[in-house]
Amino acid sequence: MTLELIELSLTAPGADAPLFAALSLSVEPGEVVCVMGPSGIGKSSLLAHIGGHLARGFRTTGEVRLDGQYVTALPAEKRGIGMLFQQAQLFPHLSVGDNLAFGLTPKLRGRVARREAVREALERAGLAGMEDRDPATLSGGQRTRAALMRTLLAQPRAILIDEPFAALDTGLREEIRSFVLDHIRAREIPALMVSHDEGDALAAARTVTLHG
Ligand SMILES: Nc1ncnc2c1ncn2[C@@H]1O[C@H](COP(=O)(O)OP(=O)(O)OP(=O)(O)O)[C@@H](O)[C@H]1O
Repeated sequence: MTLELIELSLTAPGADAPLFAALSLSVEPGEVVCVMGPSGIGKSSLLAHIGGHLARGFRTTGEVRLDGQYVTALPAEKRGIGMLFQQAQLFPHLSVGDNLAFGLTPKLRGRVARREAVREALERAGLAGMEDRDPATLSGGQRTRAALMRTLLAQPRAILIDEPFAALDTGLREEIRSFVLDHIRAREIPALMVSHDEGDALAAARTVTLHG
């Protein structure tokens, strides 16, 4: 899969001018591109637009394509784009296993096969046997890994990452970042990662900086 942005621009509700100069970018399979730029320039809004969650009232120009298919007109659930956010939200009322099962692609059929997919994902994330745990009992790093697995189980065509490591302390941040980026590369998924962190930028294949 290749994620392409073509002459993309966003204008916030009530504003006259676009937030950033029109952006054209091609993200190759397994490539992680870091998106940087000053606070308020529109990084989170850019990800929301690509994912199909942009707040009402924004005006947009340009196109988002996945392997040549225009996705801008599709509703979020039809785009096949996975999101990974800073607070790595797991549903608090579901067990860790049910959280992952929630992400599973409907293409995978059968209760046994689905349970096995969750078991294997937890094992790969170093969370073997934690199916029945309450998410509140996991550490920050464990939650990020579980959230990534939930995102991957949906077999997304692209992944959007918004400062998911910012809340982790330095040592853990590097370990979790490698874990997340290695998985994205191994599965050849194109990814955009918004960050203010130099370490994130260095770990990415390249960086684009939004400017006005
Ligand atoms: N729902 C909304 N309604 C109106 N304006 C909004 C809305 N969401 C964002 N904005 C405006 O759009 C601009 C871009 O916000 P955004 O959060 O995308 O920036 P950012 O680059 O991600 O900033 P930061 O680095 O601080 O997270 C800001 O000026 C913000 O006030």
